[in-house]
Amino acid sequence: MTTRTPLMAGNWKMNLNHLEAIAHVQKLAFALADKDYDAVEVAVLPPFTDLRSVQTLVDGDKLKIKYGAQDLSAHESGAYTGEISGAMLAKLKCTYVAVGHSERRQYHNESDELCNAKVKAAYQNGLTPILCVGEGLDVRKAGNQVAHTLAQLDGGLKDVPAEQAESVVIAYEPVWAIGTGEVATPEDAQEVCGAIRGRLAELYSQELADKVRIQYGGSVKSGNVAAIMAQPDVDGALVGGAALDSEEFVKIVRFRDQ
Ligand SMILES: O=C[C@H](O)COP(=O)(O)O
Repeated sequence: MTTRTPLMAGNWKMNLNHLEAIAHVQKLAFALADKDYDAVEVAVLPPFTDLRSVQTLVDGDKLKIKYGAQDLSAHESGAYTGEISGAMLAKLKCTYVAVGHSERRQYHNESDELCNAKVKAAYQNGLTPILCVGEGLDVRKAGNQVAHTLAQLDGGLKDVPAEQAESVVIAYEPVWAIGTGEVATPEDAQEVCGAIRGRLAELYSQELADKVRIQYGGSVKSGNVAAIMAQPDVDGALVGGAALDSEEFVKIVRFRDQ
């Protein structure tokens, strides 16, 4: 039987400047103990401008918190004003990078093709992509959440070889549950996360599918995390709003105590 270490990742979105980031990570580091890191992998995804400060703190204090970025360019370098390359993130020793978050898809028109190029750019630079997928309310109301989400998965992983895909993290985030207080039921989360694992088995192998961590995201809080994590195909959470409160995020990391 495969045991997957849960991954609790805080996506700060466009919140916390670099000074606030240092204070926030220090609070997390102070609260979290070795037993927490033994049970759960903990990561933060700050804004780009915070990453150097977070790196300095994590390196200097030898913290076990992992960190990464919220996006990367599909390009390696060049005349792409405003973009940040995977190589730049790797130089900052990022572990993770989110790809295709619904806010990127919605506000920046990111397509599955672009997400696919970004997944490849992440691997090209030794970063682990957290590929975000999930349906909007209209799709959910029509009952097409599984087909919609699996199409995003297929698109994001197109031509990604198994040696790379075995380390990918998939974040299932129903768009209607993001920042709305509307959390999907644990059964809703399991339905789609289970289908994602099934598709990974079809695309690659059951062995690979059993290794991949699938997170749920969308209004996760300390009060609902335990029930979601009890689902067999949910291996962590991508946490937005609740990750900005260090005490709340620590409670989410300690979901087994809730
Ligand atoms: O990346 C995180 C998700 O968008 C969830 O955000 P939320 O926890 O504020 O609903």
